[in-house]
Amino acid sequence: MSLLQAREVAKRYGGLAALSDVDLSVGEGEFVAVIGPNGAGKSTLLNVLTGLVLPDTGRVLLGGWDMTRAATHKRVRGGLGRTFQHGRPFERLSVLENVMTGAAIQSGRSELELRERAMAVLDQMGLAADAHLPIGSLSYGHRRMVEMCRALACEPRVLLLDEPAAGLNSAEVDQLIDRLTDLRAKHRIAILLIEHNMGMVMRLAERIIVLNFGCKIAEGTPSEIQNDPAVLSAYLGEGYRHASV
Ligand SMILES: Nc1ncnc2c1ncn2[C@@H]1O[C@H](COP(=O)(O)OP(=O)(O)OP(=O)(O)O)[C@@H](O)[C@H]1O
Repeated sequence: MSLLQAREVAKRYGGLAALSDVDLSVGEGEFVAVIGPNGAGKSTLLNVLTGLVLPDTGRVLLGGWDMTRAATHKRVRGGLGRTFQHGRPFERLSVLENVMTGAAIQSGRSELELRERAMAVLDQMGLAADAHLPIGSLSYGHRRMVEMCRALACEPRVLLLDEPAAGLNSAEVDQLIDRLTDLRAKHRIAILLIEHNMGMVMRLAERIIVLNFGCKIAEGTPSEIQNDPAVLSAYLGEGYRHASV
């Protein structure tokens, strides 16, 4: 059954169709990636799902709840977590305090409970040793992992990741892949990933949706996508098929 759904979502900016009747579905525990060239509409789709952008037409649903016009914080409380391409942590707070702000979105918790929840997430993501460091002292790659912890502390049913590998070196990307693999093995959390790092997408995604000029041009398993002529021509390039076999 579908947990997160977009149905015929369309969004225009003046004469530009950023999204044209796009359908998307993420099942319980499923790992889905959205790929496509710059300007294809990936971030717009994510913003429609999280409520930062309202669609002109179409609907978005979470577990059957029509949240198309719902405020972002209600979606988060309903189980939608996200990270941002350019996340902005609270610079004056420690790593732990930053993650606690995520846990605080679910109301009615004491400070002790927030702290315990945040520590559990940091531990799970291998960052417990950094808990009391000021966030400003961390490397860029570490900061991005903390942002993911903050999203996880909201206890999402679906986690939306906006280009989590951008700016990471290859060792950090490998570490990120390991952490996400581990996270799913232990918690079966559903993940929707937007990413340009094709190595990461092909290793993690069970299903891939390809956007181009706001339209869905393909959907399938990683091997189907890597051999789809429309995807090779619009995004991956003919060389990709040969490089990846
Ligand atoms: N607020 C806005 N006002 C006007 N045009 C916008 C706005 N937001 C996005 N667009 C346009 O909509 C189209 C889709 O943009 P979007 O950011 O969703 O693409 P993307 O696939 O996420 O690209 P990238 O991979 O570069 O992040 C682009 O042509 C973009 O310039």
